[in-house]
Amino acid sequence: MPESPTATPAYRLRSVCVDYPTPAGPVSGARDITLDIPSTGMTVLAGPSGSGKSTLLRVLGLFERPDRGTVELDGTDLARLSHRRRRALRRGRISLVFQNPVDNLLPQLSVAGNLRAAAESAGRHRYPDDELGDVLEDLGLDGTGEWSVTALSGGQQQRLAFGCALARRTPVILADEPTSQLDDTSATRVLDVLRRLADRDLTVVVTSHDGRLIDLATRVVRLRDGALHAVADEAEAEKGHDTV
Ligand SMILES: Nc1ncnc2c1ncn2[C@@H]1O[C@H](COP(=O)(O)OP(=O)(O)OP(=O)(O)O)[C@@H](O)[C@H]1O
Repeated sequence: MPESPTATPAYRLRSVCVDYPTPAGPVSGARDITLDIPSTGMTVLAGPSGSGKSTLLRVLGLFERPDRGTVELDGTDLARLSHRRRRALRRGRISLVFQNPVDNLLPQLSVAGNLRAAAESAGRHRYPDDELGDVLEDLGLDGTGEWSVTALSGGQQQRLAFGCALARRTPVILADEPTSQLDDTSATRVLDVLRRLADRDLTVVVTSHDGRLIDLATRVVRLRDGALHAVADEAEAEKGHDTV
């Protein structure tokens, strides 16, 4: 369910700028971004190549510190945190799914082993078998628990990557172009998983060019040249209105 505009956002970004040093001078990855990300539903960061989607996702994932501006996660100003506190916050609150399915998994472990390792990586030392079974069933991967992840198709691996995010039980799931390396059928099944995630009490933020994924969004954030171009919530998007 999309939340009311008055609900507390998960992320609050104010005048965020990221500059990349290059031999030819600084290149702007994010220009003066002021944006709230709702605590539930799915926010899609959309825009052409080089518009700053990955930069913004890295800021949200605490992998990139803005050069200027502030970012709050659940009311905590991230600039005030020590390196250790940032790492602990990332570990306990954020799961990240990369574009390339194999980058999300440990190839030496089985499907179940990957889910258990993911749970452990977020500090969950007990991951009950029935929960593991439920996650596999939810992902359409039941019966594959003992398989090597290398025996899964790219689409199955990507669904498992979202399963690992669920096993970590973090309130925030970030995904970078999760369907871009998949064929149509596999992408459709990943979209089904994302649709169900977006209905849970989770903050889901995804970068994508995929129109089908953008159609699932409760908030679409459009970027151009590192700057915010438009923000549309589900209700406005259906009416064709954009609001910044
Ligand atoms: N490490 C870096 N060093 C220098 N410039 C960078 C670096 N990372 C990104 N940029 C520049 O920052 C801008 C935004 O890049 P970013 O990767 O965030 O865009 P994007 O929308 O995710 O692109 P794509 O869809 O191609 O992945 C671009 O001009 C890019 O060239």
